[in-house]
Amino acid sequence: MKISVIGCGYLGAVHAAAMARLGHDVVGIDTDAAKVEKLSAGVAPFFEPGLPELLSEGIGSGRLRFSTDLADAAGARVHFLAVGTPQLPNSDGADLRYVHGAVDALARVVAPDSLIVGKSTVPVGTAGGLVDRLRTAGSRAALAWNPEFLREGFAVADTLTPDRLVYGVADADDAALLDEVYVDVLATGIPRIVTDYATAELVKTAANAFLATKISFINAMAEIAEATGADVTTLADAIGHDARIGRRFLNAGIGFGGGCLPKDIRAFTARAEELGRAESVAFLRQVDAINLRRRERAVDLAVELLGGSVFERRIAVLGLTFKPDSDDTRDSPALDVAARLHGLGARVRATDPEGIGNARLRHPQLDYTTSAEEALRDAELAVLVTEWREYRDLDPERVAGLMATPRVIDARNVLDPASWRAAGFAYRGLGRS
Ligand SMILES: NC(=O)c1ccc[n+]([C@@H]2O[C@H](COP(=O)([O-])OP(=O)(O)OC[C@H]3O[C@@H](n4cnc5c(N)ncnc54)[C@H](O)[C@@H]3O)[C@@H](O)[C@H]2O)c1
Ligand SMILES: O=c1ccn([C@@H]2O[C@H](COP(=O)(O)OP(=O)(O)O[C@H]3O[C@H](CO)[C@@H](O)[C@H](O)[C@H]3O)[C@@H](O)[C@H]2O)c(=O)[nH]1
Repeated sequence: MKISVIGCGYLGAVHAAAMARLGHDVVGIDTDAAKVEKLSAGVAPFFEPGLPELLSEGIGSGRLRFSTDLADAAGARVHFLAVGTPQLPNSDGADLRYVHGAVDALARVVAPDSLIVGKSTVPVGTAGGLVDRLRTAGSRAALAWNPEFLREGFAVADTLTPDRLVYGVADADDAALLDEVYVDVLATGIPRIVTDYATAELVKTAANAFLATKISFINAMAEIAEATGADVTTLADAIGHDARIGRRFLNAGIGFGGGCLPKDIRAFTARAEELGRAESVAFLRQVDAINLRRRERAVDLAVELLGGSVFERRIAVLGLTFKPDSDDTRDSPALDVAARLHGLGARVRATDPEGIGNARLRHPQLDYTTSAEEALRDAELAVLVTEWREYRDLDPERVAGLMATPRVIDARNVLDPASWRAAGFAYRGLGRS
């Protein structure tokens, strides 16, 4: 089937390449010419394991191409909408300007019997408004909402073998067309939920709100653990054995960041306010506040470990991205901690396997090095803020040999406190004694 994907960022580029793997004839459209140039050459514009191979395969087979010209999407039967929905600059709400811009432009080029399929994360009620927008612009194209649940770092596998597919449709024929698009994905036996627009939009918002709440719940327990000498990782293991709770997403640390969870819970709060239901999701304000407090806690621990001030002290920051296996530094707790320490006058040297380029764009004032060894050399404190495999696997004896003073803050609770202490370290985790 001929498919277009409008917006080739983290979501759209993977989706386009995955659609080509599924045998479709795909054109990816993005307004960013530099991104399109890279994608056309089979080069991933961001770090995502497995994406370069999928791009090369699609381009090599002739089933995948990219363009800046929306007219190239005109012949497609299905148009996936994957543009960004960032937080508005001065409020919690979602900025829908890219969605509106793309839909207005699509209305001018798409065939009347085509289907526009929203994948972007939008406030509940958006899809209904977009249908009105299409009709006002004179387009008879149909609209469906098919939210995306992929995780960065696992985006390729999550797209090709998702946990479930959700279709928000106004007509059963549109669900049937989506079944054709996803025929090989559905063949694996995954659940498919067909519903209305509002439910489909809300499924996505609710899923991210739940995940964020789970993380902030365990981080709230970390705060109580810190006040009592309890250990939050043992607590998470113990409650996680209850299958009704589950151990996943109970890792306490400096909390969640990235281009999704933080802005999505804020947009949900803003939308609930518009709907006169602010109280229903008032807890999400607490979820956000707990999350942001954990970054402060990491900075406070640094001050404490360095005897009352970080001013002019040499600190190695290990990690800059919001999570491992991604180069994404959008709302990254790791980068935020590095910038706060720098702001307090510390001599921060920060490192990350993939995130330095993006971090430098956001915080050019920091001192970056590509080598963990360089970051650690002569440091008086190491702060592990993103749990990349190479930092989890660091040998404490060796690190002690590099540093001026062996002190470590394990802000993701991934190191073994006993072995680091045995190597002479003053070790502090978050919510861990
Ligand atoms: N990143 C993820 O892991 C993920 C997962 C699930 C859902 N989402 C949602 O998907 C959406 C996209 O997220 P992202 O992280 O890929 O964002 P992104 O900012 O990386 O990508 C958006 C892309 O859209 C392009 N764009 C904007 N307007 C355009 C237009 N009119 N025509 C063509 N291209 C246009 C931009 O140039 C950019 O490349 C968001 O709503 C996000 O919440 C993201
Ligand atoms: O126990 C945990 C798990 C995660 N995190 C942090 O939470 C953030 C988000 O992690 P994750 O959800 O794995 O990353 P994303 O790629 O942002 O994916 C989320 O956001 C996407 C965009 O909406 C959704 O599609 C995914 O389903 C949803 O998991 C990261 O900063 C993690 O470090 C924790 O602090 N503790």
